[in-house]
Amino acid sequence: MLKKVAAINDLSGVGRCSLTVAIPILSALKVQCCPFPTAILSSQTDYPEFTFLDFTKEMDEYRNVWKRLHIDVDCIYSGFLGSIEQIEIVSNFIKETNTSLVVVDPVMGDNGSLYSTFTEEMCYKIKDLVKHSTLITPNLTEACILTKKEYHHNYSRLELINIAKDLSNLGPLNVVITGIVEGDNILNLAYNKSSDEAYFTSVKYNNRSYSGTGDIFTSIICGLLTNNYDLNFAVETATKFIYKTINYTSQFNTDRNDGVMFEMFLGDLISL
Ligand SMILES: Nc1ncnc2c1ncn2[C@@H]1O[C@H](COP(=O)(O)OP(=O)(O)O)[C@@H](O)[C@H]1O
Ligand SMILES: Cc1ncc(COP(=O)(O)O)c(C=O)c1O
Repeated sequence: MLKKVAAINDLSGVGRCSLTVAIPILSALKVQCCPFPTAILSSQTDYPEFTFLDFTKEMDEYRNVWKRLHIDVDCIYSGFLGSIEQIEIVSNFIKETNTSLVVVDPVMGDNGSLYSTFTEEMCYKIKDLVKHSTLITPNLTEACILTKKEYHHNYSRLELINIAKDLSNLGPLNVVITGIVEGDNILNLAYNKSSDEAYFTSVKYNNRSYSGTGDIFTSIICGLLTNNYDLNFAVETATKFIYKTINYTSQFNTDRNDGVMFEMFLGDLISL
């Protein structure tokens, strides 16, 4: 039997992010992705134009039907959440589900600031989700917001490990901080609270940012952990996969909003 992941995120028609990447990546990693949409968009929100259908009103009933159908999931994976109400629905889903893996990508901001849709109250509520998770994957901005640290890229590796420890003290057993720039490289830091082990991955950084790389990253980690792979292997695999897709995509003159051509490399994940 394949394991099931409830993937709570928006569905954007174009932009290769959120559910549009989570579904194929989890499938390639041989877990069943059960999408739990939060909103439906024509195009992700960085495009000059997009439609936005908020799914909040449907979410409680969607969950109730799963309960009546006795759908048991092996992992809950949540990404971008657009309102206090959505955060509360996801918190309740986590609290009433008996699953050993809860992956929360605390999507709140980037490049040192909160996204414009994000309020202080939402940050506070996100902490409740983090508290009940087993793994979080904040970028450095989100890691600093959650630990009330100043955002900059001059933290030493030891200081970064201490930030990861502070995050694990908020609740999760595993913390992965993404998008840390160190000289010409981009790092990810994986920290496991029970072993007190920290692990860095590092690849060359070409200074380019594409839509959805954080979603691809967390989807790979989520799929691998659901199938009982080790955290460090999962972070290494996700780092190398994105590096490869970015190098491939950068050869073409594409819009960053279109995301990366991960479809070309899904075979790497299928063969794991
Ligand atoms: N230009 C790049 N070169 C290599 N890896 C990258 C690049 N951009 C992103 N990544 C990889 O994708 C991961 C997630 O990207 P990041 O921008 O931190 O996500 P988010 O969208 O959550 O802010 C990074 O930690 C890194 O491993
Ligand atoms: C609705 C929406 N817009 C935009 C994005 C792209 O965000 P970024 O460019 O920071 O990856 C995402 C990513 O999940 C999204 O869900």
